[in-house]
Formats: sequence, C-alpha cells, structure tokens
Amino acid sequence: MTKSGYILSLDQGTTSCRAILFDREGAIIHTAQQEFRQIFPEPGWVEHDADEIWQVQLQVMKQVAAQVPAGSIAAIGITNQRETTVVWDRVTGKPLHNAIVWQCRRTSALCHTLKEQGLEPMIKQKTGLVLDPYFSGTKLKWLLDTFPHIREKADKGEALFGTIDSWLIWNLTEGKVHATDVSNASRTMLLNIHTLQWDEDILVKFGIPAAMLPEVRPSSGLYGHTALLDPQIPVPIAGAAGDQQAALFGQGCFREGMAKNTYGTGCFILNNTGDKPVLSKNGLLTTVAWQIGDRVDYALEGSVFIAGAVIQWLRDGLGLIGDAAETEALARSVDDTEGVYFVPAFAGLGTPYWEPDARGMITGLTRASGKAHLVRAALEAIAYQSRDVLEVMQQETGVRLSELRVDGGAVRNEFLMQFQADMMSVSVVRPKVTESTALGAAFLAGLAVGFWSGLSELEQLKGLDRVFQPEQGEAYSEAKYAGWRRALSYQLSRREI
Ligand SMILES: Nc1ncnc2c1ncn2[C@@H]1O[C@H](COP(=O)(O)OP(=O)(O)O)[C@@H](O)[C@H]1O
Ligand SMILES: O=P(O)(O)OC[C@H](O)CO
Repeated sequence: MTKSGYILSLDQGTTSCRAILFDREGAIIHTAQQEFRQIFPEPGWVEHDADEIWQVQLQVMKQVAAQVPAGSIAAIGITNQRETTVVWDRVTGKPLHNAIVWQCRRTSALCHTLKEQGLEPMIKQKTGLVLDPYFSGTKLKWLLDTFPHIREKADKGEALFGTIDSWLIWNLTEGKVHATDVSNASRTMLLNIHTLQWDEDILVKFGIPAAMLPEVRPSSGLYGHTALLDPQIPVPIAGAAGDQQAALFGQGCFREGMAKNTYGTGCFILNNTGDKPVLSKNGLLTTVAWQIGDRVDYALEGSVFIAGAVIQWLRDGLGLIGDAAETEALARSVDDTEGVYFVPAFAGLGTPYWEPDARGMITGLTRASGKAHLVRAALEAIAYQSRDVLEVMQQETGVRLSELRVDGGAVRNEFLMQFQADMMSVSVVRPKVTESTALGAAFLAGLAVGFWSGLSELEQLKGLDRVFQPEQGEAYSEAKYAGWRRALSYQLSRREI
C-alpha cells in the first residue's frame, strides 16, 4: 500500500494514444499524446493496426514515465476505445487481422440477418445492447466466418480475442495475462450483464469458441505487473475500464441519477442507474459502469457515433480548416447557420435511431451559405445529437436532469458548450480536469493499491472550471431543434421519428 508518487493512466482512444500521470490531488503532472493511422479499406469500414496502437501506446507511456523517478509510479490504470475487436496469435502475439473499429459498419448485413432470425429480443435481454454492428460480437463472428485460418486457430485455442484493454494488458504484462474488465466485456454483446459471464447461448449462436475469450475481472484490482518501464521495479496494472465508463467514474458520478457527456470522436451520455441493470424501451443501451469488489454499478447509455469526428472531417476530408480550434471563431463569425443543417451520419446513426445504413447529409444550402455556416452547422449537430439522447434518457428515467457534466477534447469549444446548454436547457458543467476518462482509470487503479482510500476521498478532488447556463429563450431553441428533426427525417424518411 502506498500513498506517495503517482498513478499512470493509459488512455487508448479512437484517434490517439495518451499517457497521463496524476498526483494524489488528481492533478495532471505530465501528458504525452500521439495520433495513429485510421484505415478506411471500403466505404463505411474502419480499421486500426493493433501493433501500431501498441507501439504508440508504449512510446507515450515511456515518455511520460521518464519524467518522474523510477519507482514513483504506484500503479497503472488502462482505459480504451471500446468494442474495437482484436484477434491475435497466442504463440507469436501478432494480430491475425487489423483491429475492426467500433465505427465499422461491415457487419450491417449480418446484423439484419440475425434480426430476421429473431435474435434481437434475446440479445437485448441478456446483454443490454441492440443488434448493431457497433459491438464486438458480430465483428468477431465476421472474422471467424471470413478467414478459415482464424477459425482454425480459434478452434485449436491458438487465436485470442480481446477489446483494446485486453490487447494492452496482454502486451504489458509479464506472463501475458489474457483478461478484460467487466465494463469493456459488457460492450462485446457476448457478456450476460446479469451473471457477468460470457453467455453460452450467444457464443453458440455466433459460433465463437469460448477458449478465445479473455477472463472477465473487476474494473479495480490487480491484473498483473509490467516490467517494461523498469525491469527492476515491476509496476502493478491495477485498473481497467471502457473509456466512457471511466469518464463517468472520473466525473465522480458514483451515485444513481448522475450523468455525464463526453465529447470526443463521438458523444457518449451515461447515466448511473445504481446496482441494478435498467433495460431501455427507447433505444438506450444498458451497460456495466464498473465493478469494485463485489459491487457492480450499471448505466444507461446513449451513443452518438460522430461528434468531434465531424470536425476532423472538415479538417482532413475537406481541408476547410487547419485545426479544430479554428471552428469556434468561425462559428461565432455568423449569427446563425441560416437554415443549414448537417447530419453527420458517417457511420450510421446510434441512439436512439440505430440505423446502421444512414449516411451523412447537409441540407438547406443556399448561394449565400459559406464556410462559417457549414462549420457552425457541424458544431450545432454535435449538440442536437446529444439532445436527442437526453430526450430519451429523461423519458426513460422519468427524471429531468438539472445539470450535465461534460468532458473530452471538444469541450474546449465554448461556442459548442453554450449552444449545448441552450439546446438542452440544462447547466453544462465543465471540470478543471477535462481528461475525465484518464482520471477515472487512475481512480480505479489508485483505489486498488490504496493510493486513495475510497469514493469519499475521490469526491473531494473535483474542481470546477466553468458552468454554462442556458441563455437563449425556449422559442429559439425549439425552432432550431425542430429544424434538426426535419433534416434528420429526410435521412430517416423510411421511418417515423
Ligand atoms: N476546439 C475544438 N472544437 C471542436 N472540436 C474539437 C476541438 N478540439 C478538439 N476537438 C475534437 O475533439 C476530438 C478529440 O477529443 P478526444 O477526447 O481526444 O477524442 P478521442 O478520445 O475520441 O480520440 C477530435 O474529434 C477533435 O476534432
Ligand atoms: O475513443 P473515444 O473516446 O471516442 O470513445 C469511443 C467509444 O469508446 C466507443 O464506444
């Protein structure tokens, strides 16, 4: 048990790997971050090179660790983009295919078939998820069904499956530990969220050998040690959680009814529902928030696939901006989008529509529309999509949220934060440390090694940066939101919304 030193968080996101050192006050001491390649082999498909992810993560980890004396890191916590599916060879440790990323739509047809076979109600009841290509289960099935050599190795126990937490734990640990935390496992569509075990019925239906699955463990607890920082001083890996659940923890949403929204590549609103899973009737997901000891907390989640990624697309796809930070001034340079709406359904639509085949669309363009209108419409779309989720969440829980805690890369954009407060009519609360994801993983690891004493100590560490209060009248907000719903209805024209 130690109280001195630091906790090192490894935050493996969709677009970059980060390593962040936290002190006992929960303050950031050092950070290193590096982007890695996004691979788009076909329209709608998204892959990552799992080896590259590991190398980049290792590099930033070493960079940050070199800033403090050897032996001062009390523990490592891992947090990661969820659902992204890696299959690797148990003997060589090499990936057998590129990682299939959570955004990838390649299993859309497979999901339709499984729905036609009537599997969705059973899957929903057992896993809390909807039958969508988002989750790992159909991605893993696709790999096994498409590549005979992967199936053959899996049948012989030579191919291992994991989400990115498992992949990092395997690579980091002495003795190659093959494990996952229960919050990540709950995103695979293979875990029974009531028993917290891999579900045999689903494995049989999907044709997935149980031997390739990692051991499911609590989110706070010892996974193993890494000797990669210093061979003389192995550091315990003492916590792991999916990035959205880690952010909920890092935001201090420990009690039922507390919610946060993370604005990264996508937007993910999670609402803590306490120790019982609540099954949604409105397209929300039921997910494991974390497990600490025997106590398991659950959350209702709304997942928006494209948020900050639309800004990246304006930068990399269109070359319209040089840097994400430019979008704030551009959005403020016009009073309104003047009727332009941007539906960034690049990867289909998530909560509450679950339309894997929807695609992006810009409506309301006139000859007077310019770059600033388009950029503003893209930022506004992030806020509208979050409101779509909040509406169903409030409907589901019967509770009107009075404040929304926010974090993630895009909360730097104060135009977006103010617009969000106006669109939702809630106080948007931004903490001092907006790296809530990394902080949550640090908290989980720190609790396991006695670096922090318990939840009440963690609650004291919260620092507030700014609260955005609604400023626009309801008439303005409702008119703007109605325009968004109209734009969306063109995309979902086959369905009533
Ligand atoms: N000032 C900004 N305005 C709008 N979006 C931003 C801004 N700064 C960063 N972003 C967006 O935030 C995202 C990065 O946030 P981050 O939390 O690091 O994401 P992830 O963990 O998903 O990789 C990018 O998609 C980027 O476009
Ligand atoms: O990489 P992020 O932070 O956008 O998170 C991605 C989510 O975990 C996908 O479910």
